[in-house]
Amino acid sequence: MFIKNLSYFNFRNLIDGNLEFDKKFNLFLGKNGQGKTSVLESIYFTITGQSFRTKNIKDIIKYEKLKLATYLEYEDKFSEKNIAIKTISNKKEYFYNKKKVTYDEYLGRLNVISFIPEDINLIIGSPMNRRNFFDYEISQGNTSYYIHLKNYNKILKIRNTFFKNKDFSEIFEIYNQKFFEEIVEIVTMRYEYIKKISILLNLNYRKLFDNKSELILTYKNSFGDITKLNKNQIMKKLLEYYKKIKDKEKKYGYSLIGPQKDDFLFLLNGKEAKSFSSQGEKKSIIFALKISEIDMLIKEKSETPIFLIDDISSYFDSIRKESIIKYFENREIQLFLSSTDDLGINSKKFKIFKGDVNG
Ligand SMILES: Nc1ncnc2c1ncn2[C@@H]1O[C@H](COP(=O)(O)OP(=O)(O)OP(=O)(O)O)[C@@H](O)[C@H]1O
Repeated sequence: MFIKNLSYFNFRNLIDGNLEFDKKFNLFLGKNGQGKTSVLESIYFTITGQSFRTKNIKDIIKYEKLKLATYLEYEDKFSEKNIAIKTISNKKEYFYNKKKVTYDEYLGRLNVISFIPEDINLIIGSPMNRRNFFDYEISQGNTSYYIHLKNYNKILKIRNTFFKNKDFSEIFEIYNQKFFEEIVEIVTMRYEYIKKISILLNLNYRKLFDNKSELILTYKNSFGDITKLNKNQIMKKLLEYYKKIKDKEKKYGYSLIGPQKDDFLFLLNGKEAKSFSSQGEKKSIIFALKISEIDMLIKEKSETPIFLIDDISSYFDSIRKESIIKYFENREIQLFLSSTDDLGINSKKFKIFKGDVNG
């Protein structure tokens, strides 16, 4: 899968225009603040409907403007297609092959993985960073996960309202049942995903950075270890745990159980990366994670995702940059890089965009 071109209107500091891309290597070169990240962000936004920098849609609309639009043409293994997003009064409208669609119909048509400096928060940040990240990544390859998560979040909200109103009638029990069912679905899918990606992560980390280390990603759910349990056994364990916290939930007035309480841990050679790994190791862990996401998506969807690397120079020295580019030469993945420095001899392989994005 690859992007042929992208048009944008009122996107951050970019001058409205259209960019034609190379099927494989694209490099945005320029000084700080020129708009390199904004181009990567506009690609990411058009594919996902989200920004990798902000939750607030207003931030990405050009200063003093009220709406923005982006349009992207791509080719998958079957044919040429296009997707577009328009914003109207801070609400997004999604289009697939020029027909208006819902967000659920839009998501996952084209897949993208990004690697940006802020990704370090996946290790050093709060559990919410990791949950949001894995929720999004699992959803990209598995629509059923996305639907269960959406249902769960609705039920969680309603359940918390019951707590607030101290209403523990029969209807609460009906919601409770649905609540537990959704938890079992979500934790099972999270567990399966983490089990698979942890193997790839270790392989990729060794291949790319250090073949003597062992990197493990583990899933810590809110009610205990579910390794090797089937759905019925997970439900049993969940209900046992619920019995213990039932009164506490009523006392505190909100849900103390469920996927919103989970976390994911990176263990490098048996030690938690958050507290023990160096900055360089943390960056390498995240990079290996992103490569593993690509491998997972290819397995699940048999299509290659687009890969974006923002500010590659701030992450890696020239030797690592060299080995990363070599790695991508042997893979059929369209790559978009931004950098303040020339990539030396490797620059020749890239279609270079230099200052042509913001004049
Ligand atoms: N909504 C917006 N409208 C117009 N300009 C914006 C908007 N948001 C940010 N900017 C401007 O865009 C510039 C940032 O662009 P961007 O982050 O893409 O630069 P960059 O080339 O990636 O820089 P760096 O190398 O420092 O990361 C800043 O000068 C900022 O003031």
